[in-house]
Amino acid sequence: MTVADSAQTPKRANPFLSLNLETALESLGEDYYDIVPAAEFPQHLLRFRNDELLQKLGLEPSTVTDEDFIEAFGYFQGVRPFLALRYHGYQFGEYNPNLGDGRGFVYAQVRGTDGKLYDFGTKGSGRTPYSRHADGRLTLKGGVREVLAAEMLHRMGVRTSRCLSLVETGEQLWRGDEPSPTRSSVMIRFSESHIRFGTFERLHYLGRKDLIAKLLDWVIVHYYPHLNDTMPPLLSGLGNPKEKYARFYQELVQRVATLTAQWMAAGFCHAVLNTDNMSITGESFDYGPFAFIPTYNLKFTAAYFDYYGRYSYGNQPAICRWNLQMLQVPLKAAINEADMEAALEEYYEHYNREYRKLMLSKLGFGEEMPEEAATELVQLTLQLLGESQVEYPEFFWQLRQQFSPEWREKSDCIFGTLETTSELFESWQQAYFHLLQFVATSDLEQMRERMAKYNPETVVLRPKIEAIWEAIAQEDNWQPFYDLLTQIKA
Ligand SMILES: Nc1ncnc2c1ncn2[C@@H]1O[C@H](COP(=O)(O)OP(=O)(O)OP(=O)(O)O)[C@@H](O)[C@H]1O
Ligand SMILES: [Mg+2]
Repeated sequence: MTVADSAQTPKRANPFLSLNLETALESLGEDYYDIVPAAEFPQHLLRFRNDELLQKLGLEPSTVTDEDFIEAFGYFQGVRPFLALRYHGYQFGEYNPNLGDGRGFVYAQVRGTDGKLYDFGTKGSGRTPYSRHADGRLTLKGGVREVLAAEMLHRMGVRTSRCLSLVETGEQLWRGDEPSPTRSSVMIRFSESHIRFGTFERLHYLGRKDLIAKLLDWVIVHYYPHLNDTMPPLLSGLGNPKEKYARFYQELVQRVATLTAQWMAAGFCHAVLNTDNMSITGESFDYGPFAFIPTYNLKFTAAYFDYYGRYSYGNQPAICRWNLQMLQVPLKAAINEADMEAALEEYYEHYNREYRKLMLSKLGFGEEMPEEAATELVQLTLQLLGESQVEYPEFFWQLRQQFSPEWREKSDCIFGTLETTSELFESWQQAYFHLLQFVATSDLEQMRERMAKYNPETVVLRPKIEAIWEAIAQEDNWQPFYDLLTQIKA
């Protein structure tokens, strides 16, 4: 193309700027957010783009250029106002009314090709009325870590937000927990919702029952629409509208119990389960000091500032239940307390069922196994993992690798390559052998497939993330990061 030709070619529209945007949050009104500007950055280097997510937006990746990403998610050209959401939250058990989006906003809302509403949320996009003394920025290392956590969890079947892009922004940041100055970035998070438990907590704190009821109706319309489909409309005079709200809380309890079971089976420690980090849709998000456990240890704690292990790996089910209990306080404005208590009573039953199912899947077994024998195998597996301290992800990856139909015939060849002196190992082999007797020969291949789904070869343990970061920090070498992202998908 000649220069003259190109001058005549009209500029191609940025696909992000011509997406069909929704205005669901805006329709709630300004009681729930502040309109904020984005920061201007000295540099814009696209470090990560998530092409898999583009397909969810109905965009063909080859038609979206890096410049399109940078224009929308680095320079923050946008179409709708940017909304910094207002929320409070219990942080390490203490109520904090000084929260809200302090370094992020909702850039836009879109409908995915699956018909669901999604938010593009930013992290590191500048100061807002909620930044307090802080800079409104995200470190590059923090961005890299969040990309990796989300992709890893997604690979392991966890209901999680994901990162759409990460742009390095050329500033120097000072942090107590990273050698400083350290590099800066801005991330776009693709998530189901930006509404947190803390969004309701703030409205209760302000004594605004009316706004709680309005938000609850809004949440049901957008994230629990089937409840409206099956319940009579509020104004119809039919049925009891309270029942719909009670069902909402019951479903939220189940979603959170399921999510917690997914974290536990994946060996994931979120590390900061404050109520401002709990999504109203039951989706996992906000990956700060997270870690995947190296070995099975319920006391494992990921955040250096979690002095009492409140958010330790093994405390996650209990703390998520506590968070659900705290949410009852604002929700009392619209939901019968006894109904919420009854729903919460079922939390552990739901959690245990989901966790057992997932652990059996990691061991290769389906749901139809006899209850007692299956429970025994899961228990023994956890004991063996705890006692032997073999690497948690490595145990399941090797099990997947070594698995052989022969195991159904001879118990002592089951996982014979496992290096352990644990006295439990023989009992574990017996329990595995026993359960295998309930699997038809024709279903053995399915066991392999199940293990392939849940037991990935690569799990991003901390040393791996640190090595990736060293290559970036020392040599600006991004190849190990991209290689790791490819390995995660395997
Ligand atoms: N560098 C910062 N500048 C301004 N505010 C910040 C900064 N870091 C954290 N905050 C604010 O502190 C609170 C708790 O932070 P937390 O780390 O849980 O959330 P976040 O990581 O900033 O955002 P998200 O929950 O969306 O992932 C939030 O209100 C957040 O906006
Ligand atoms: Mg947060």
